[in-house]
Amino acid sequence: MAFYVAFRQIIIAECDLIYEAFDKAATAALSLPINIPGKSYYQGLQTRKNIHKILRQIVEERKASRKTHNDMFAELIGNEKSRYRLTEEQVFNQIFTILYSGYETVSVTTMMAIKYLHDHPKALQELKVRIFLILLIEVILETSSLATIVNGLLGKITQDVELNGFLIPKGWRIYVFTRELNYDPVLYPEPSSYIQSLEMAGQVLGVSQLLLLIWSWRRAVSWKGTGHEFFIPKGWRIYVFTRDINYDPLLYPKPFTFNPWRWMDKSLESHSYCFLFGAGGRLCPGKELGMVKVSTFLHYFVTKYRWEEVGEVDIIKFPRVEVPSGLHVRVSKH
Ligand code: HEM
Repeated sequence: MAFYVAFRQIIIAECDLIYEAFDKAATAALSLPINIPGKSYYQGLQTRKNIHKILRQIVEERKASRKTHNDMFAELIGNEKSRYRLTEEQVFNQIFTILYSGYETVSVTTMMAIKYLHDHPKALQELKVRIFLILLIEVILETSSLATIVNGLLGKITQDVELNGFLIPKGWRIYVFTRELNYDPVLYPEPSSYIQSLEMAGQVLGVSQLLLLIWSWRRAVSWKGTGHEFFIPKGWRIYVFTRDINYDPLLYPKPFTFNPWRWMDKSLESHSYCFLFGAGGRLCPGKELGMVKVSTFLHYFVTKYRWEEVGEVDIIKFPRVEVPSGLHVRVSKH
């Protein structure tokens, strides 16, 4: 459903052509970049090529038919006079980005909200009786935080940054991991410490040193930290694990308890540590649209139906939130 809603804003007529191909690419997006046949990353790149092929075919068919299309794709492809004209490759990449960003975030948030509301009848009851839109937004924010729908943010270091004794060199691409690595109390006895998280990164980077042997023709840079020195090859993309932002009990008391009421404190959403929709210049441009989509579905679903879960629900949260065998619910009308 989320895919069709997202897709119809972009390419109205040819929705079905692309759906199946796209789903495979979304799965590959968070895989290890091992580009050999059989691996998810490889399959993802192949799928991307296929999608580009389909988009090219759509362009040809549209040109041949001379029919006007009132959608984003037509706007991007057809705007020949604009000085911001993009190449075909850039247009396809834009389409892919918007679809990818706006599809899984919305569908997984919706699914997890249904799950949490099912497990917390008090919140569900209040959602039905209270001024609807207000608690809905809070349910969505709490769901995004508790399930950590987007678990980190990509960035590029524009100047050398020193963080608690660690130097992150200019030019590095980093992934700021905004959720917990896992719940292991041995790794994270005091979850709100930056230093522990960075030392954790040090352990991961230690493993990278071994891999460095394979990649050693590239120039290495040095990672200096308190008591650590690691060599990282130029051009590597790395994860920097910062602290467990969403699950830090100092920032969000009882972080593992579904508590949409905490978001009634409106200042929480604008705190510098709230990364649910990213931050700064790269803040999610689809935030409001995403909220509207999830709220519209939840509004109708909660007011018109009741539901109960069927069977076991096995939720995986790393590297992405998913329920491999599906969240099965039996739905009946109120
Ligand atoms: C509940 C729904 C959503 C959530 C939780 C969400 C979350 C996020 C987050 C955390 C980022 C920042 C990623 C980073 O910095 O690496 C982001 C970026 C982005 N989002 Fe969303 N998003 C949602 C819905 C949408 C929708 C509906 C669209 C578009 C139709 C969208 C389009 C984008 C785009 C294009 C970016 C990249 C912005 C940039 O890098 O400049 N998102 N989103």
